[in-house]
Amino acid sequence: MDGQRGRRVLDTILASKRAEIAALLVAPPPRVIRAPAGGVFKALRRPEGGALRLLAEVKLRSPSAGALSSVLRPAERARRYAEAGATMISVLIDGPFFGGSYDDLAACRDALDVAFGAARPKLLCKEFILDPIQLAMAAAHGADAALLIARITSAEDLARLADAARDLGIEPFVEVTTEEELAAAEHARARVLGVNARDLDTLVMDPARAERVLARVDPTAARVHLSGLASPSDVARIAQGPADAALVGEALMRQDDPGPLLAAMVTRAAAG
Ligand SMILES: O=P(O)(O)OC[C@@H](O)[C@@H](O)c1c[nH]c2ccccc12
Repeated sequence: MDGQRGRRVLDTILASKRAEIAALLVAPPPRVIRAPAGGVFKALRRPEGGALRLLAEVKLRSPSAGALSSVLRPAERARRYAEAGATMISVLIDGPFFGGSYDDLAACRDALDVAFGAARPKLLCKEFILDPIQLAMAAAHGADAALLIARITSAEDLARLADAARDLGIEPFVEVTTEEELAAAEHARARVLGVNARDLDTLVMDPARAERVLARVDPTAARVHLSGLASPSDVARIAQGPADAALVGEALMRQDDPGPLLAAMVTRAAAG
């Protein structure tokens, strides 16, 4: 995918997000509140000598992949991810570009509460967050953590949004691609850090850059590899490095039943 197109996609997403935020700010607040669970950092930390943790993503489509499987409703897919051993489930919220919604997040949370109770995987709200109102929406709809993308905010706004998340009991999960963004994440006192192997501006995959940046993350943080993992052997390769966890989206979303592929990935995450 060429860089020009990626830049246009990100700019278009952010413009649509600003319009959504304006609407959220004047809409009545959500009536049901689902309390966050806490324990996100611990769920993502890899035990000494133990298995890489796996995060599985609910994403109906993406600008880079196009349409993905919609055979399973998000809540049923989240249940299968949990059964196959995901320690966290990421739910895309953005509608126009990724086919998601806050209602999808709430449906996943309610289904996981019923099926697994306190042993349920944690939930990550995956959205392009620019304003605290989106964090309030994430909390109301059942998120335990919220993605904060360093690329799309100033370092000061990132720190403010991270504080706002913590005030709501939500763990800020800060996504970076470069050393500069890593410095901003550190300034925001993030202890859960995702390094995206796909550059959001260019949509180009750069696993070598991701490996380099991940190696520079404070080893006492929860270090998460994001994007581009297609097979159990890709997971085994990440498990050999310093990452605590890895997130898999598209590969699972290409499966009408993601259970067998995720289970195979979980097996290789342990073997390293
Ligand atoms: O589908 P992949 O290549 O497995 O990647 C998942 C995830 O990392 C990706 O969906 C993602 C990472 N950061 C984001 C920010 C917004 C939307 C999506 C993303």
